[in-house]
Amino acid sequence: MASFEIIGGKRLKGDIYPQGAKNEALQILCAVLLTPEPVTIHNVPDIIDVNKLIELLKDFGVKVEKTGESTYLFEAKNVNIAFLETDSFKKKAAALRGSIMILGPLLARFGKAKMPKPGGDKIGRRRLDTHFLGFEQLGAKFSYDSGDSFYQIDASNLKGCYMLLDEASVTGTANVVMAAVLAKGKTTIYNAACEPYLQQLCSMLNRMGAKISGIGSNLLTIEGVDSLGGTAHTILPDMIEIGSFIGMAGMTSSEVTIKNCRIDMLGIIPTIFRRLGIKMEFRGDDIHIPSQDSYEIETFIDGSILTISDAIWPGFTPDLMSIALVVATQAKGSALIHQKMFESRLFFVDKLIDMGAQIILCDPHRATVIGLNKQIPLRGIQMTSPDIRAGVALLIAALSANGKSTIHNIEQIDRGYQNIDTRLNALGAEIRRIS
Ligand SMILES: CC(=O)N[C@H]1[C@@H](OP(=O)(O)OP(=O)(O)OC[C@H]2O[C@@H](n3ccc(=O)[nH]c3=O)[C@H](O)[C@@H]2O)O[C@H](CO)[C@@H](O)[C@@H]1O
Ligand SMILES: C=C(OP(=O)(O)O)C(=O)O
Repeated sequence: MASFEIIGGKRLKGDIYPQGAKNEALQILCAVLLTPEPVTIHNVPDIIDVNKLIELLKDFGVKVEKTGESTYLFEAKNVNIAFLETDSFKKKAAALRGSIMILGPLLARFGKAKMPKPGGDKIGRRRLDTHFLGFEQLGAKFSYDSGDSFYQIDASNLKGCYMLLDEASVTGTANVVMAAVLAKGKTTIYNAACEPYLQQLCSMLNRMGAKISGIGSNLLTIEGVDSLGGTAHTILPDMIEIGSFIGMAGMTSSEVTIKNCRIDMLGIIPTIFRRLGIKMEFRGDDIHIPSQDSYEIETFIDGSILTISDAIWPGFTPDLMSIALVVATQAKGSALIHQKMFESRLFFVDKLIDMGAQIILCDPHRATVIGLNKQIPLRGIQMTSPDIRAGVALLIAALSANGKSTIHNIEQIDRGYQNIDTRLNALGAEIRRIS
């Protein structure tokens, strides 16, 4: 288990480039299974989850060639579907959440697929009903073997239909869309998730020959086609990383410019950090955050305490709630952080409380933060990262804290943030990786 040792209290300065988006990459990589033709993907982040998925594709016989620093060429001409039956598949597919999205493409192209219970963060119950209910409506047969925790789906012929998704699940929508593009006839998906990741996936599929309309809305219409061809695709900058850097700059009183952000795709993210008091300036497609000795949380118009809650897109992404919470700890004012979508994502606040933050955990979903207005700095402690975003929130807290902090289990951070220590050290941070 590797750790970070952080000497906090330093102001950072300089430019930082966001990596390609983890959660988009996971969808896009799965989509290469939909065609025997070559697919080029640019801006692929070099992170544990993505690298594990690339390995899994190779295991299925997909030809993978790294043709540039962050560019890969994939060719799923000879897919070895028998790999599904191996112990190696069970082990590797269970190691990350994103692998679940190979189901839709395998079902569409080869008529069957299976999946062990997928990995990912332990942040509360993470059900998969949307995926399988969607496949069933397209005509697939679903079975679950509780003995070895395998989900199995089979279909010789998928048929388009109207469906109202059980919930607007991000990976669930991606899976059903990827199954429906090669189904016979028209599929209408209502209550579809519409995150930028999905917009990107649908646009890519259309370039491959799919016929998807309604992209960016919660009503997608898909006219099935017989086959898809190759394409090239560029992954967006990671909006969660961008939000994390905005929060980090505010919390550490640093002057940071986040380069090439695709601000048009960030939705409400900048607005939420502005409401927490962080000043920022859009300079073309860069976000410049000036050094701020203090920042003040807005109240609602009626004077009541600001509530920040997550919601499906275009609401505030749950993946930035831990960052918003940590930012609030050093603000002037108070905020209620209401994590609606996950059940166990707020428990990491114990560590922040140990560092000196004033937080009342009201229940598993809500925490009230009383900001310290940078009058009392957090103090460095030893802690363990419970999940990817809490891990980065703790890293930000440690960067702002007095003294030395140690964060254990940083594999959780590495699965989603590329060389985060090196990139932040280039801005003046002092983070040492201990393996
Ligand atoms: C690999 C990947 O892409 N992971 C992301 C994906 O996970 P994933 O696709 O697994 O998450 P889902 O969108 O399925 O659901 C997330 C949580 O929200 C709940 N829910 C969802 C929709 C809804 O209308 N109501 C509701 O309560 C679900 O029950 C679940 O607890 O989307 C999540 C939600 O943005 C992100 O946190 C994850 O980082
Ligand atoms: C929860 C996340 O990832 P995963 O779905 O892979 O667990 C995340 O990216 O914040």
